[in-house]
Amino acid sequence: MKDSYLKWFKGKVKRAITNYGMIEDGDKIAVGLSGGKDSMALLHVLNLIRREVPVDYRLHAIYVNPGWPVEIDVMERFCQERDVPFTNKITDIGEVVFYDRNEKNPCALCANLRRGAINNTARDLGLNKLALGHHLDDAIETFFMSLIFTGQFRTFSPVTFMDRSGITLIRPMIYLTGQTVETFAGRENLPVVKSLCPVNGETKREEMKSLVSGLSQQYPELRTRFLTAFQTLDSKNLWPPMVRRRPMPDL
Ligand SMILES: Nc1ncnc2c1ncn2[C@@H]1O[C@H](COP(=O)(O)OP(=O)(O)OP(=O)(O)O)[C@@H](O)[C@H]1O
Repeated sequence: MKDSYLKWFKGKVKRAITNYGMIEDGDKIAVGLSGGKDSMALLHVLNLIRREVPVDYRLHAIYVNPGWPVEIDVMERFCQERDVPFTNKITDIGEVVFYDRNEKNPCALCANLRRGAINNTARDLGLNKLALGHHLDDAIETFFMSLIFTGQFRTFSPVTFMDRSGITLIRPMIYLTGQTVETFAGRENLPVVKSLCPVNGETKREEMKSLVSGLSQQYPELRTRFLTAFQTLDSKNLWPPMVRRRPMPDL
């Protein structure tokens, strides 16, 4: 029973990797490890798959340490047990976000600084790809955030090449829901490190999480429908660009 879930889960990750050409022979992949269930599950599954596919790739876990206390030893041991090198990148992001700038909306700045730090660290380590633990729920929540707060139809892509760092960002768990990742982490007994972020659980993203979970109680196929929509989006089904921005003088 355990094995069939594991096989199913690995199958979804392999399919996303194949469908979007995420991993190639010789890739050196940084895995963004936050200590949370999603990134722990990601590192675990990428390590298991590594032994089963004819593609030769290496993994290197990176934790961007915002400067607050965290159970580093748990993450370190987790990587050691899998023979995956681990880098604890200590930064002053926490101080910059919460004290220097005293941001009202600290999450966006924190995410930006973290992104920069992880990219630079990966590049300095000679790695060419960066895997993040985003899943389907994250993509749907991002879609709603963009729609509700900025009036755009957009979400992140399974694969993105970043010009500045020359690193390709990949999201191998994109076909899986948050619930299935959580179940996987539980079944595989993966340790989880508590986040000590001061705004944990009080963000706009949390609002979007409740929105998606409320909607999917009413419409149980919502997440699958979103996945289909992301994969088959046709701009012809939306409004065409305006022919003229200003009315003609006689209109
Ligand atoms: N401090 C960090 N250091 C390295 N990678 C990180 C860090 N924070 C987040 N990430 C990466 O970015 C992904 C998305 O980050 P987010 O903050 O949305 O976390 P999350 O969805 O709660 O995931 P997790 O359960 O892994 O914490 C994570 O899955 C992880 O791969």
